[in-house]
Amino acid sequence: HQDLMALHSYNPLDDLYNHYPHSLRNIDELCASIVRSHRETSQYRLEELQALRWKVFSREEIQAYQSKTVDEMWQHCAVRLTEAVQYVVEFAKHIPGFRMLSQNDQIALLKTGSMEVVLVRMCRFFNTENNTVFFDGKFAGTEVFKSLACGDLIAAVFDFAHGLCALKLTEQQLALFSALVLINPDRPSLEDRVRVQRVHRSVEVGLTHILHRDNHDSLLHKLYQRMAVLRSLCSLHMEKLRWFSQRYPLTAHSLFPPLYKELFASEAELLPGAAH
Ligand SMILES: CNS(=O)(=O)c1ccc(CNC(=O)c2cnc(OC)c3c2cnn3-c2ccc(F)cc2)cc1
Repeated sequence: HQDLMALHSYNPLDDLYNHYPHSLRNIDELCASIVRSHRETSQYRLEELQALRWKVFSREEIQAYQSKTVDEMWQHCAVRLTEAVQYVVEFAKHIPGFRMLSQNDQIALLKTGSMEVVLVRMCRFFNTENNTVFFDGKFAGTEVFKSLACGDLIAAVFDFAHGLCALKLTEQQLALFSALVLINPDRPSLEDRVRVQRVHRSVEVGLTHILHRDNHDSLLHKLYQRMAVLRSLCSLHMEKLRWFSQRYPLTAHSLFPPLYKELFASEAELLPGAAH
């Protein structure tokens, strides 16, 4: 009974106050810095994406995408994905506590988490009314990605974006959820798991605080369920990348952006001299 009481009396805010006595005296400051960083590292404002919502590709433009070869389309998407990941790396750097982690732990979190945050952010630029996603300046349906020969991955990506859109997250909720997804203490090969746990918990307190303030406590549980789907999506992406690199080794090894290889190619495939 004593232990239960201890558990009940545990207030994650204590943890936050104990470990960040000076810089983050209140949770609002933590939330504000994460939301600011999210805004500053999104290439488009919500209003801009809303205004472009009905700008879809013409039949000719769709034809042009579909007549690209598999490796041309993969290369094109790898560039887009790497661009999106670079903004996520910037986002991570401004999460209080992330920079305090060791270089290796920062890279370990980004290696597995950056793709997940790209997918989470997709709900900002997904139109659930016509199942299109903002890509290359217009809104594209799954048929635009046909020449990737990854129909199941793209369908799963669209399904995930659709499902997350349905939760109607605010920018603030999306910012905190993105930080929570990134700062995951269960990632493999972390040196200082306890420290990652501490930062994770402070972000969790922030998200809980925001959801409580928005009178939307039930959302936290749903968001945790979504995180499980994210992991399967990322392993599907890795599986497709392995298939692609075997079939088009030259493209994968010499034409993909270095950051893409750094983050997504498994150690084995990384060229010996790959920049670290
Ligand atoms: C997030 N910031 S933002 O301002 O809202 C913003 C919004 C949109 C865009 C431009 N669209 C994209 O970058 C984009 C669109 N659709 C994709 O997939 C359907 C993308 C994109 C980037 N990677 N992937 C991708 C993800 C997973 C995967 F397995 C394969 C590709 C840029 C920036």
